[in-house]
Amino acid sequence: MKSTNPTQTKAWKKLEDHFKAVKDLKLKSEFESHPGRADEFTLRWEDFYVDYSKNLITKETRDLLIELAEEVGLEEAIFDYFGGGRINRTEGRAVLHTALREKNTTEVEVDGENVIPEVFKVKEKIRSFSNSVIDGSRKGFTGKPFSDIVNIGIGGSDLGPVMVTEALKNYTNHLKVHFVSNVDGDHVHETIQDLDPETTLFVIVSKSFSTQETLANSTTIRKWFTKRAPAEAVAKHFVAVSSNVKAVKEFGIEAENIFPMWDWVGGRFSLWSAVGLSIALSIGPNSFEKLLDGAYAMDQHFRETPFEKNIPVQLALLTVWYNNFHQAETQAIIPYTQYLHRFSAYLQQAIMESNGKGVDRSGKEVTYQTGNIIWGEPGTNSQHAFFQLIHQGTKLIPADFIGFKKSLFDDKAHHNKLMANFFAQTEALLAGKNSEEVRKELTSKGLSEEELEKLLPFKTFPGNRPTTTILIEKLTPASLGKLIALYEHQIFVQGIIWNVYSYDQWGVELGKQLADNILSEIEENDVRGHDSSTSKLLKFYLQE
Ligand SMILES: O=P(O)(O)OC[C@H]1O[C@](O)(CO)[C@@H](O)[C@@H]1O
Repeated sequence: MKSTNPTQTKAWKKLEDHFKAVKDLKLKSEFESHPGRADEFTLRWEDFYVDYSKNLITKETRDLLIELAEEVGLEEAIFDYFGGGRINRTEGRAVLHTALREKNTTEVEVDGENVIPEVFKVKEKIRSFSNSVIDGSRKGFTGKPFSDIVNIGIGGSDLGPVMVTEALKNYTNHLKVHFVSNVDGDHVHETIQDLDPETTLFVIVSKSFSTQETLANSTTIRKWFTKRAPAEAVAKHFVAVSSNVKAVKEFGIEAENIFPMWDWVGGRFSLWSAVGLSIALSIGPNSFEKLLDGAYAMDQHFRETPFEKNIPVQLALLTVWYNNFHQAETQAIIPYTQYLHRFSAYLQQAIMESNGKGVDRSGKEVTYQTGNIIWGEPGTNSQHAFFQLIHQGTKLIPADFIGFKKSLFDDKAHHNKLMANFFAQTEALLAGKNSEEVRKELTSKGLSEEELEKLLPFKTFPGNRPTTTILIEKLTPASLGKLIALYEHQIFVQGIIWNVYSYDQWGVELGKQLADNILSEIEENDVRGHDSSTSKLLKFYLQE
């Protein structure tokens, strides 16, 4: 994969000039003067309706952004990505979460070996294992079927499974799935205190099997379990998902209870692998497969669709436009369904751990902004929390609004209210409310001229705030798979344009190392060699 400083491309220079010309673009007048604007900037694909017309762009912006994508070699990069090229150069690995949702007739090679048969072998293991837990034929040490599952993992070994099991709660069976991630002992003790060891299955998920949090929580849980069950019962109640088979065996888990994963699947992109075991347990293997099929469909769309009609490409280009030309720092993700309440937390890891990089692919410090800050909460709750700032604050916050035509409980009255808010918010952010409109409104309420003038500046809305609407037919395993894959590919495109390695995460290492050192100092009550702030804080913590 070549290293191209995006700011040195011809397209970037053109975009800079273009930005000067359109930076004061007024969306409202663009809509008035171009009646076809909504059609021009809407993409229809399967059950997705993606309207990006409420963004601060013109056709020329789109053309130039596509030119940029072409100039940095996006097409060739996509080919490498799906083809198993070692695009994660700093770790010498391929990036093939897409192979996890491929059909078994395909061949995807890593080091000359087709990985698809192995992927399908593990899929079969996931299927038979989850079926046996769900139908009760697999039993705990006293012969009772399982009722509870505890997923022990952190980061990509937690966020994807939690987000999906929450999102697909309506598709779940009788098994109750719990998640323990934080090394905070209160998290693990709170979770296990009411569980019945006879009917609880523990799924330890750690690609490396060396993560402090996961090992500490697993050890605590195993201790809790063996106090209540004979040691040999561990084999029936603990399974692990990892690429470090040796460490898993040393922990005491039987070989047949280990679900492998591979170094070509990054943690934050791993929910499609056996890391998604708790998803398969919770919604059943058929629905898990549908999730993967949805992602597969999005993969094909991304690979085969010209950039102009390509949803992940277009949405990624918009983020570049805001991040690098409008200098927006953040992007809000607002799903209008409570089921997706962990979606932005999940995307925070996926996006920020991938593209929060300050060094380009040639090892040089970048001279432009890279990874944007992701945040958000479901609507309508967020409307009553932080929307004030999006509407009237001083910051430019491009926002993705994700909604569904149908609700799952089919309560039309509620859904209409929810969706009325969904549409109203993007309209309000676009149109704002000018002083004339406010004046009219206040006059009709009978306010005096003096009261009116005082209130006027506070009640006006500047509008012109960009949003993208992703309207999907219904929240199903398949549509969720498509949605997640959409953002995965958006991350990829951003990384190619920003010229960073999106698939490593060295930035998380330093804190881990220092925590290890500090832990020994705490345990030995011997604080040494820190800056004075850290020393004092540690001493204060250690004081009885
Ligand atoms: O699955 P593991 O190896 O325990 O890692 C958990 C998480 O830790 C990280 O390496 C970051 O600390 C993530 O990228 C990863 O998802």
